[in-house]
Amino acid sequence: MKCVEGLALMMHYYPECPQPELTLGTSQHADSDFLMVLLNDQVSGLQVLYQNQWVDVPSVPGALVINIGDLLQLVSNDRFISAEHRVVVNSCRSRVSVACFFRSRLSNTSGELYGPIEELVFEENPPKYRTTTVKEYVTLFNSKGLDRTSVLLHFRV
Ligand SMILES: O=C(O)CCC(=O)C(=O)O
Ligand SMILES: [Fe+2]
Repeated sequence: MKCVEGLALMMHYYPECPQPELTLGTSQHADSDFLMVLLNDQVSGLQVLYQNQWVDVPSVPGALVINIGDLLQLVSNDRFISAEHRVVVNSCRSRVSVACFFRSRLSNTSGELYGPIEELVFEENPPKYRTTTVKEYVTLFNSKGLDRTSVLLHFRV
């Protein structure tokens, strides 16, 4: 499916903040890719939204965090649900993380179409999303900004 041909790398530096309750490192969002692999240092800060509560993701030395992104939710027809997450800052320690986003290449001019995969769609479980291209999806994601609403809603049928 060429889902993971493209790799985007993002490196984050979150400086320590004397009043962490007044700010956020990264505000709430789900990633706009298929899968994200995250490496971070010993300083925790990543939180995942679980049953309407923010839960700390512990920082385990040598471990990688794997995040399901919106596009995997779309092609799996909600079999996999993307993780809403955010990053809080620390009052005395800075934090570094490296996020690797896997998705098809944005420069792919063939405009590969992605929609719920056939094997997961049947009469009692019809497609929940229309097809889209990664380019269309990411363009909408980037233009919308992190406003706490899911881009997936625009593709719901
Ligand atoms: O820094 C982190 O732990 C997460 C960063 C993140 O969510 C992102 O780059 O999309
Ligand atoms: Fe993210």
